[in-house]
Amino acid sequence: MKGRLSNKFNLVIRDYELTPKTTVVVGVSTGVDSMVLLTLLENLPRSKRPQIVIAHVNHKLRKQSEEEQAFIEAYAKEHHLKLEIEVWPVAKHPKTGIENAARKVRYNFFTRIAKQTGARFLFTAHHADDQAETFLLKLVRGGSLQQLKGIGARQLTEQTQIQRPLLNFSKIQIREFATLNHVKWYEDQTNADQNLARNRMRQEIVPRLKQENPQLLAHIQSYENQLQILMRATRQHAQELVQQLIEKDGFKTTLFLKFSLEWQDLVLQEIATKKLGAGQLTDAQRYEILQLLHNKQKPTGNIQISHQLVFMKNYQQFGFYLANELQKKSLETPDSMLKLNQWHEISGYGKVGVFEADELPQNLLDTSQVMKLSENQIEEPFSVEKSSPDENLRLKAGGHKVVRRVLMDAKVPIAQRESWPVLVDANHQPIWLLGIRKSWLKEPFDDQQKPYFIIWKTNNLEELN
Ligand SMILES: Nc1ncnc2c1ncn2[C@@H]1O[C@H](COP(=O)(O)OP(=O)(O)OP(=O)(O)O)[C@@H](O)[C@H]1O
Repeated sequence: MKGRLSNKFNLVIRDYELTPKTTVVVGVSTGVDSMVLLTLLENLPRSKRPQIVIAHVNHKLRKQSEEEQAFIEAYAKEHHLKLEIEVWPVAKHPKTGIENAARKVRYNFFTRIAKQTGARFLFTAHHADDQAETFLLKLVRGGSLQQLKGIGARQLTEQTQIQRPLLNFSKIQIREFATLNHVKWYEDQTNADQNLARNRMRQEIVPRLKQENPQLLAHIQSYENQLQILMRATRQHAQELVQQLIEKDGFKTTLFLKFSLEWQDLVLQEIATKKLGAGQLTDAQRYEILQLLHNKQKPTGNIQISHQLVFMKNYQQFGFYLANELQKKSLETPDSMLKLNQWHEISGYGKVGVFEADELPQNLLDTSQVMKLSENQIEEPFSVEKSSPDENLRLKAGGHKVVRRVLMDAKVPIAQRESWPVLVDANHQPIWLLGIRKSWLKEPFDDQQKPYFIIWKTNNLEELN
């Protein structure tokens, strides 16, 4: 093979560790790019030359389609290569969005053939100019950074591994190689007919930018690579954080709120993408959801995402739910969860309430005991749990005392020691072994912050001292 492209290609392809036993599917449109890719693969040194399966789609989009099909049939025969053809009948063409539909047909077909033939790779002939056009088109169109990502040199799907070994070569290099080596091809007119914006980018804008800096393609490719790495790393970390949040069929609110605002945003996007598919959550919806999650005054709330999907915050959990899942969930509010400014009965023991300063109940009898806290010390919502006798209660100056001991010292009858109620906050931080012993909290009381009053009224005061 003449020209430098061949040597460089052999270097690129080295990483794939091809052997005569490897099967690869090559998407061949009969345009210059894919014919050059095919020629390069056919001319690899014998020990590295794979079994090639040509996959061609006759899109039936123009008259030339039939000629192209006939051309590739003749080529495959002459070169003793396996060929698979998919015809996309005109009757199945949609009225709009034909380009996207054609792409779907192509990749479904490629994937099917790769599976059927046991191929390790699927090769397409995207090149550096394709990359630059795609990147610039997306940049101009606007959208998320995720979408700005251009064409990956390597793309793993569930079924196959797509490789684009020409991505670092320019159209000029590819054409030069084709001319030098007498490669035959059909001029692709699809883009000229179908995609005006891409065409303008190809014929007017990219050439102008290349005049500004001849290194344009290399620079865009470099941005693209850097972006891909960054996005992959960010996504990996966001997925790890999501794993930490999973709890039954929802996600832990309190832990989520401990992440930095930036990670909260990315984690929310990750959760939404899993449930809804990429790009389904608008910026406004994301903002609204984050506000609800941050709003301590609203321990529960719903946000309609689409007509069948709802975002729900339910005390310590949140998630995206379908209407039928939601009905079930709304019945699940734990009994032990306290509603602010309301009494909560603990049968056989007494009642407890967490009150804000201007909601304090009138006529508090002498039997009530009060613990005053500031907002920085605790995290809503509060619940009442059964204490475990072996649990430690934090005391002043870093000390601890086991609950059993605290209850014994307070002369709590043995029958009640197994499950004396303890008030905990959203982080399961024990706050008060109710009426018996207050826990020493990590944060000091701060009178600049909003105060909370926990009021406990016992049923059996005489028995406790
Ligand atoms: N009709 C076809 N049959 C087989 N392979 C094709 C066909 N059209 C395109 N391909 C493959 O896809 C590559 C990219 O083609 P093209 O640039 O026309 O598509 P695109 O729409 O810009 O890209 P993509 O389909 O990846 O979004 C080609 O180099 C070729 O490998």
